[in-house]
Amino acid sequence: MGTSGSKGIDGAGGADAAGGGAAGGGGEAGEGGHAPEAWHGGAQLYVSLKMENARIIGDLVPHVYGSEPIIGSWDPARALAMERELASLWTLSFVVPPDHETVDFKFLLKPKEDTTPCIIEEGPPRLLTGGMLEGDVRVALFKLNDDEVLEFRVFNKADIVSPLELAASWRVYKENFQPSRVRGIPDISINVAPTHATEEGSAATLELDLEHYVVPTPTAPPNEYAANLAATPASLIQTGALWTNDVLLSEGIQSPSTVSADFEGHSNHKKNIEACATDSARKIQTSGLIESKSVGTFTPLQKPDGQKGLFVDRGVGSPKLPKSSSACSLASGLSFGSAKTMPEAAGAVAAAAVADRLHGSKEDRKLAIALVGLPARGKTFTAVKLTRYLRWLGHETRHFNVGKYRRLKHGANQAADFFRDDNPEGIEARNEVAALAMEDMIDWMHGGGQVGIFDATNSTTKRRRMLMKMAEGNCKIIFLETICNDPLIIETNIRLKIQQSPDYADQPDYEAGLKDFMERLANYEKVYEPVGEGSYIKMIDMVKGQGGQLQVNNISGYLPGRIVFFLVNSHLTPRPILLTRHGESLHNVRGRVGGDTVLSEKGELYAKKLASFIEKRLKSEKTATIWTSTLQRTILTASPIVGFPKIQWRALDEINSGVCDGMTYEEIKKIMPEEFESRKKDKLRYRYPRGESYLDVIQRLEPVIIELERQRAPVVVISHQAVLRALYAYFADRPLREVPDIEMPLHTIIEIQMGVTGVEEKRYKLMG
Ligand SMILES: Nc1ncnc2c1ncn2[C@@H]1O[C@H](COP(=O)(O)OP(=O)(O)O)[C@@H](O)[C@H]1O
Ligand SMILES: O=P(O)(O)OC[C@H]1O[C@@](CO)(OP(=O)(O)O)[C@@H](O)[C@@H]1O
Repeated sequence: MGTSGSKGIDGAGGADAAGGGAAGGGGEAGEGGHAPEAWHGGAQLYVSLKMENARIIGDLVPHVYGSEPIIGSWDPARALAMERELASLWTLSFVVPPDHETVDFKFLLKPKEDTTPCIIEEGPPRLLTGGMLEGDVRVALFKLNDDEVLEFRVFNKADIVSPLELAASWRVYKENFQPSRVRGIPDISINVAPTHATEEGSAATLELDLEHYVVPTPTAPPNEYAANLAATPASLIQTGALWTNDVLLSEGIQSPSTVSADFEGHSNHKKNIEACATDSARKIQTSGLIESKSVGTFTPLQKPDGQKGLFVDRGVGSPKLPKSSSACSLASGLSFGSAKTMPEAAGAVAAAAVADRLHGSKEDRKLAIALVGLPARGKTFTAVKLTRYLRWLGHETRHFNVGKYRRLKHGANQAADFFRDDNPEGIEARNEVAALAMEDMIDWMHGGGQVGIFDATNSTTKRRRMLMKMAEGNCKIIFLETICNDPLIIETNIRLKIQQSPDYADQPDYEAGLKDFMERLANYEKVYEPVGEGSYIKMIDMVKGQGGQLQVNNISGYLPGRIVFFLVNSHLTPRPILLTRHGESLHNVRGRVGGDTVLSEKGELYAKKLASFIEKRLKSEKTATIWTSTLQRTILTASPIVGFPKIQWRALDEINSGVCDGMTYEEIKKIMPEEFESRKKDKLRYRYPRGESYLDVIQRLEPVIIELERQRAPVVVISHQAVLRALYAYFADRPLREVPDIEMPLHTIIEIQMGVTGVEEKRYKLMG
C-alpha cells in the first residue's frame, strides 16, 4: 500500500503523505485535520477514498465522479479511475481547490478505457461540506442485474490542509518513495573504499572493546552435555527400573507430567511414573523388572491402528483452496486437520509425506537412523545436529541415546570392565538397554513420531542384526557410521568426553579418567565390525569440511536424500555466523510491513556502526562474506562495509506479506479483520493472501542453512525479522511453533559460534 499506489493530483502525494491514510483514519471525515475555519484561509480539501471488495469484477474499475471539474463534473466519461492498491482494495486521493466548499460525488464501475458498461452506485450522492462528510455511508451498492448486487466497503477521509502542508507532504512522499537506490548493484559486489565517510569521533564510531556492546541472550541454546538432551528413557521411568533418582535429576529427566504428555497415545506401556517420582530417596532395584524386554524375548510391538502421524499442512489463511472432491478424499484418507497430529511442515516436506503415504510401504514411512562407531567419534554430536535439522524442516524427530538408558539403569560410573567383550553380564546389560531404547523409539513412532535417531556404538554385526529385527514391519533402518582416522581429532574428542560426559563426572582425576576411557575404547576396538550390511551412510574423516569421504549404500527416498546432502555439507571448522536485521527502514518508522523502502537516518547510522563493528570483529579473518537480501534496506545496510564480498540472496528476502504489503497492522485489522484474526491464531502456518507463511519461509531457507553449514569462513547475514527468526530457530534449536514470536530486535547482532562443541551464542546491541 502507500502513496505509490495512490493517485496524487495537483501535486499532492498519496494518502500517507497527507497524514495517515484513509484506512487508518477509519472513515472519519476531517479526522486529524484542522478546524473547519481553516477552510477559509486558502487551505484546500484533501480527499482520500478507498473501496474494498474481494470479488473479482472482470475489467470493471471503480471510479469517482461528481460536482467538481477535477472529478468530471458529473460526466461518467470523465470520472476518475481509482488505483488498485491491493488485490481487493482501490484507492484515490485528490485535492479540491479552496473556492469549492461543497463536493458531491458518487462511485461508479466501468472499464478504465471505456464508457460502457457503466454501473453507478445506488442511493443519493455523497456530500462533503467544509471538510466534513455528511452521513455515514460505509458501503457502496452496485446493481449488476436484477438479482445481483455488488457491495463494496468504503473508507473516506477528508483533511483540510494548507498549501504549505500539501507541499511538505509532497516532499515527504518524494523522499520516502524515491526509486530504488540499489538496483544498479550487481548480485555479487565488493567495495574497497568507504561509500560513506565515517569521520573520527562521529556518532558512528564504536568503542574499541566490542564487549562493551554485549547484551544478555534471552534464550541461549542449552549448554548441556548433548546426550542429556536426548529423549527421556520412558520405559525405564515407567517401570521404575532406575539406578537412583539422583541420577534421574542429573540426567535432566523431564517431570512426570511432561513424560506422560510425550507418551500420550502409546499402546504398550503402563504409565507408572508416580512410583519413581514420589520416592526420591529410594535406591531402586536394578534387575528383574524388565526381563520381558530383554534381548531375544522382547514382545513384538503392537502394530499401530489408524493412520497416525501424517506430516502435512497446507497452511491457513487465504487464498483458500477450493475443496475439490479429490482434495476432500485425499484429506480424509490422510487424516489432515487434527490440531494434535497436525505437524509443522509445508512445501517439499509435505509433498514428500503425501507421496510416501500414497506410494511408499508402511514401513518406509518411519525412519530410524542408527549411529555406528567407536566411542568419541562424534556419534552423539551428529545425532543432535541431525535431529535439530530435521525438526526445523518440520519432521517429527527424536534422539534416543542408549548411554542415557545405561546410566539410568546401571549407574553413571561403570568402569571399563563393564564394556569388555568377555564379560557376559556386561554384554547382556548393554544389549538390554539398547533393546529398551529401540523399543521406546518404535513405540514413539507408533504414537506419531517420524524419524528416530538411535544413538549407540552399535559396533557389532550381532547388535545391528538385533536392531534390524526389531525394525522389521515398524520402520526403515539406515546405519550412519562415523569413522575418524585423525589421531589429533580423536585426542581432542577424548579430552572433551572426559570433561563433559556424566560417566566421568565423579572422577576428579583427569589422568585416571583418561586411562579408564582408553581401556573402554580398546574393549570396543577388539570387536568393532564396520558396517557392510543393509542401508548405510559412512562418514569417513569428514570433520574438516574438505577431503574425507561419504559412502552411501542402498539409500533412496526423499528424507534419506536430504540427510545425505546435509551430512555432506556439515563439518566442524570453527567460525562465526553473524545475524542482523537491516538498519531501521522508513516503513519500520511508520509501522508498515514489507515494502522496499530505504533506511531512516537512524538506520543509516546503524549501517555505519555495523561496518565499523565488522571491521573490528572480523579483523583477523582472511575471508568472510556478507549476505543480504535483494531488498534495498539490507543492501543499503551493507553498503558501508568494505573489503568483503557481498552477495544478494533472494531467499533472504522478508516474508512476502502479499496483499498486506505496505499496510500497518492496524490497517490490516481494520480492512481485513478475518485475515488479522487468522494470523493471530496461527502465525506459523498463516499464509498472507498472495504471500507467504512462516512455514513457507522456512522451506525456502533450507539452501541458506545448508550453505551456512558448508561455509568454512565467517558469514554476516543481513536480512529481515521473519527470515532471521527462522534462521535463528535452527541454530538455537527452538521449536517451530515458537519461530514467529522470537525476539529479533533492530540494531543488534547475534553471533552464532559454530565449532567442536556445537553452537554458542553472543549478542551485541550497537544502538537502540
Ligand atoms: N564425524 C566426526 N568425526 C570425528 N569427530 C567428530 C565428528 N563429529 C563430531 N565430532 C567431534 O567429536 C566430539 C565427541 O563426540 P561425541 O558425539 O560425544 O562422540 P560419541 O558419541 O561418538 O562418543 C564432538 O564434540 C565433536 O567435536
Ligand atoms: O511476522 P511479523 O511479526 O509480522 O514480522 C515480520 C514483519 O517484520 C517486518 C517489520 O515489521 O520486517 P522488516 O523490518 O524486515 O521490514 C515486516 O516487513 C515483516 O512483515
